[in-house]
Amino acid sequence: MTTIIANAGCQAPSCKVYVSGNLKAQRKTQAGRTAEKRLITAEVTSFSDLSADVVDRLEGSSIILVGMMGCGKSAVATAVGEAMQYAPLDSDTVIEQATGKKIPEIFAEDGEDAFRDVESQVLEELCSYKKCIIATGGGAVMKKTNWGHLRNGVVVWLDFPVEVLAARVNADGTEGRPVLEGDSGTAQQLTNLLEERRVMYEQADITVSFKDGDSDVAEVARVVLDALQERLEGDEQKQKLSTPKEDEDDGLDGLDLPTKSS
Ligand SMILES: Nc1ncnc2c1ncn2[C@@H]1O[C@H](COP(=O)(O)OP(=O)(O)OP(=O)(O)O)[C@@H](O)[C@H]1O
Ligand SMILES: O=C(O)C1=C[C@@H](O)[C@@H](O)[C@H](O)C1
Repeated sequence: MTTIIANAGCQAPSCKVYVSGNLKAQRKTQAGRTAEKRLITAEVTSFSDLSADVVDRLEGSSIILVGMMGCGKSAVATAVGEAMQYAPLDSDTVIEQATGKKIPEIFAEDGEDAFRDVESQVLEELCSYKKCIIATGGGAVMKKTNWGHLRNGVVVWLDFPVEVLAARVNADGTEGRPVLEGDSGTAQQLTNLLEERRVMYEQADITVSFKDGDSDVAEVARVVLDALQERLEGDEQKQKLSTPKEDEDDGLDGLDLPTKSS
């Protein structure tokens, strides 16, 4: 499993360093401005090259984003979808459209099991499409049957620290999040949920882990594309190594070898 630790601007070798992070530190001298322009151009070019490369390697397969609420699945699906010309889809939104109810209403009126059933039906449908990037609900990984659908695409886990998730969820408001209940506070509830779910998120094909919330959506999108490229390239190399070439000379022709017994 590929784990990419992303931390924009971090100089440690285990961290990916992004041009945007370095730019902030540049002095605004004339030379600095010229360098900044060049770097920005290079970033734009390489980002579109990166997206095009990932599109080629995926050969139409969809990307499925999994992770806790607030990790940015919907936002990142939109950003990566735009870069790759893949259709961004959000299973929570489709559930609301299909049922004509908001998620908290479904939980309150029909119960969580009913919500999970509809979620499975929606995932089955969405994951059957090609060239999509699908933001799944935070709990979608918990049903084994859902994995049969998720595995139609490349599954990417957006892994953020609980403090970052809690800050985002609290900023958006917790009213629309029926799985967060009780008085223990958002961070504690998310910690408990993540403890139950981690083992399932770890089933993803690719994990991108962030140490903090400093990376904006564009940076996260870039890390996702980087991770996809690395993984797909690695898989292609493995495939090449394990596939014997037809008519390959094994160097044994002409040798007087004993015949194999059957
Ligand atoms: N990298 C980021 N930096 C700052 N804010 C972000 C980032 N990613 C997402 N957000 C914000 O965090 C909130 C949650 O994001 P989003 O809805 O994309 O998450 P999600 O994983 O789809 O959540 P859910 O599963 O609950 O739908 C939104 O307000 C979004 O704008
Ligand atoms: O983490 C969860 O279980 C949920 C997350 C949301 O995306 C919604 O799917 C719903 O609120 C449940």
